[in-house]
Amino acid sequence: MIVLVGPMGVGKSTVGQLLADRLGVGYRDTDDDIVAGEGRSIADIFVDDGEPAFRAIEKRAVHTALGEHDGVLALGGGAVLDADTRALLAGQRVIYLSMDVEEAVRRTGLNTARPLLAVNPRKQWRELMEARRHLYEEVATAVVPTDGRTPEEVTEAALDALELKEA
Ligand SMILES: Nc1ncnc2c1ncn2[C@@H]1O[C@H](COP(=O)(O)OP(=O)(O)OP(=O)(O)O)[C@@H](O)[C@H]1O
Ligand SMILES: O=C(O)C1=C[C@@H](O)[C@@H](O)[C@H](O)C1
Ligand SMILES: [Mg+2]
Repeated sequence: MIVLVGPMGVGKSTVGQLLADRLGVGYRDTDDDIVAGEGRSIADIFVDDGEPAFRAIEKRAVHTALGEHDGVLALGGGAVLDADTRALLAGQRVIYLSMDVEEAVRRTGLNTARPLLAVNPRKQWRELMEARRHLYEEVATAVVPTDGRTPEEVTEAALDALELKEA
């Protein structure tokens, strides 16, 4: 299993799919699992039940996916906030896809499907990155910066970091 962590919009889905294709394995995303399992959007879960309830659902989704899947698995951007979820990642190959704040604002813009960025995205991003960077680094076995790189270049860098590339 290769697990991808990193903030919203950093390219976990895009790179995860490319990486899975390159390795000839399947791609899975716990955000998608949660939406399928709950039958409602992540934004709806946040609004209706609140973030703590979402994190509890997410923890179960990560546990299930780690047990069922063997391929590339992308986690939600905030999954690392939960100590139990972090503990589930011990012993896994975990790639942290990183980006700086300006790149984050460019990538995500004002996307209302991302409930944590609904107001003042640049300030939200700064705070989010400051609060989470050390948690991403804590669970990661490799850090792959994505700034100024295409998804294909990020995928190559991830394969290099995993030493999964021949030659
Ligand atoms: N290396 C890159 N350079 C520029 N744009 C990128 C790159 N990787 C992804 N993108 C674009 O950024 C946006 C977010 O990418 P993607 O959905 O893969 O991120 P994500 O980490 O899966 O986000 P989420 O947390 O919402 O699941 C998409 O529009 C995608 O095309
Ligand atoms: O960064 C976050 O806290 C989130 C990221 C998304 O992947 C979703 O899991 C949800 O929108 C929360
Ligand atoms: Mg995604």
